[in-house]
Amino acid sequence: MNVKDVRAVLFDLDGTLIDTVKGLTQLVNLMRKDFGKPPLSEEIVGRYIGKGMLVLVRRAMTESMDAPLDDQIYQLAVKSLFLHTEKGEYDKGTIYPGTKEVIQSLKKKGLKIAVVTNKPYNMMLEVLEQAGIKDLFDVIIGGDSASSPKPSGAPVLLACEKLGVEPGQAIMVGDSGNDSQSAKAAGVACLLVSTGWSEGIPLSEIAKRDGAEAIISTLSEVSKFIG
Ligand SMILES: O=C(O)COP(=O)(O)O
Repeated sequence: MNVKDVRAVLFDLDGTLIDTVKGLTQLVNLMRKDFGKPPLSEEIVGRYIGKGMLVLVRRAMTESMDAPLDDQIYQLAVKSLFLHTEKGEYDKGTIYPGTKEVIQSLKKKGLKIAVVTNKPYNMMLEVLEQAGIKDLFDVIIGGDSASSPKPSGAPVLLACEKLGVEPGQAIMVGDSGNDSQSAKAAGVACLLVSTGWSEGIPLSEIAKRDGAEAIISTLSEVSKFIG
């Protein structure tokens, strides 16, 4: 990749900009309580994060990555999770150290900045606002903003279109295979950061599979890859 040509950086949210596992675990456990189920640990819920809230509901109810769930129970569980979310009964997350500074320094270099998350749009706004970074982004794409969420290429392509850059001029930064697969499908380069969760799959495996540029341990390293 010719990093000198990068004009936009697209960031994933959960596990990349903000540590949100505490709040998501709280919501999952409030939902499970409504069904008389015992709480799950943050470690378990962390593995279930990545494909958006609807998949999180199914995984948390079945305690499995891909087991099916009876449709009637699924509908009730979705209702329960969204009710607790609307009531704001969750911790809004902790911004990773250096996140704001990295974004500000990229902006100073003239780069456009976007969030491309699988979190529902409204929930994402609350989380970004609480972290004090909402106004730093030129474009904000939620899990319900494009025709389909990550790992489809649609949200990454939509971000590029809204930013007015070609996919070859953008780089995605994320913590899971959903980010790298979405970037790859859209023709966008990708960096993987190891602060988050990757559905229990080692990042090295994901990076190899999707041809990611590199695995970085903190967001501060992003600048090294931009000319
Ligand atoms: O809500 C999720 O499951 C993941 O959200 P993310 O795309 O910001 O990682």
